[in-house]
Amino acid sequence: MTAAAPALSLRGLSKAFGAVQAVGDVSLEVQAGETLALLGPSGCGKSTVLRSVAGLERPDAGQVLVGGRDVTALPPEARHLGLVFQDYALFPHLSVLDNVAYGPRRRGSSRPDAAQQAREALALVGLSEHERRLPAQLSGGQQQRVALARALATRSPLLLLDEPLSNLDEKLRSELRHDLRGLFGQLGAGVLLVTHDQREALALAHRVAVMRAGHVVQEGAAADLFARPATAWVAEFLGWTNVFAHPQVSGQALLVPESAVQLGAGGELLRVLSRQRSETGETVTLAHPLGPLTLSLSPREAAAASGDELRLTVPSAALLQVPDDREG
Ligand SMILES: Nc1ncnc2c1ncn2[C@@H]1O[C@H](COP(=O)(O)OP(=O)(O)OP(=O)(O)O)[C@@H](O)[C@H]1O
Repeated sequence: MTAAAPALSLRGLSKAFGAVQAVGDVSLEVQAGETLALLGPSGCGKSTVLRSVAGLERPDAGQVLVGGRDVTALPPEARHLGLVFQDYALFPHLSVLDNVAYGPRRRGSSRPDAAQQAREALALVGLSEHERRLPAQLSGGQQQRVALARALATRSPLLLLDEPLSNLDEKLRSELRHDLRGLFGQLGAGVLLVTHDQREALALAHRVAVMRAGHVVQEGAAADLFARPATAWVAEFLGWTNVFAHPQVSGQALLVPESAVQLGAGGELLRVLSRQRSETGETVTLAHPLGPLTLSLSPREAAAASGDELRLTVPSAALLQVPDDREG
């Protein structure tokens, strides 16, 4: 591996299945030590990108470079990648240690060396004390950590994770999200993470690439992307509730950042369309000139704003104008 080479470079990757263009001309880079989340709705081509990097799909066009090495023509086993897929099939009859040591053994490490590499990987995921157990004697979250240790034991410059938390319940997911973030910070490897879960991407990744229908439609530092979606479709996909067709400019949309809305005195008097209690207070929808405007109110704000009408100001300077690409 060349010192300055990115952990992964994808150049012009394309892949069709019959008439379906699953991936069209995708180019991405993941630097060493960086986590990039590939985020998008079901069917947008995320897994096809990941599987092409892993060598499990053969792209129609484009190049895959891992640590500066062109692996496009290599079979999966020659790419030396760390993979964690949704169904993290562990060998049920092998101990945790042997499951993790299996990869290094297969690549020719001696038994003691493979065990050593496996122990280091298990220490990273916090499972050292369970190395003698069988997978069935672990919780779902612990099994997923074994799968992760197995990927780490490859010592690959690139880890590929496909929805690694999707089979876990919410509590475990949030625990592991936290653990993984710390873990990724300690690794020198690049991490490519595929997810359809916005929170997961925001929590785990330095950078996020949003995919739609086979293309990357926006890429950027995770927090920037969530704060400044480039289009109306991206905004809605990232969970923005107040996305309106521009009243004057056709083909454009206006995004209302909820943090910019000022409640109370001096504002415009708006009719309340609906109110609903939420975990954190209340969600109200108001008849705003742009369209139905939905806000989350804290219990204190909700108490101060009871009744059928509410005063608020949406400073026009805070509105974001973006192309409206929600159709098609
Ligand atoms: N082996 C295949 N044969 C035919 N079509 C496929 C195949 N694999 C994927 N596709 C199609 O390619 C498109 C992209 O699929 P892909 O699995 O990459 O999407 P995804 O974003 O990972 O979706 P999900 O989040 O549901 O896994 C979809 O339309 C899918 O139906």
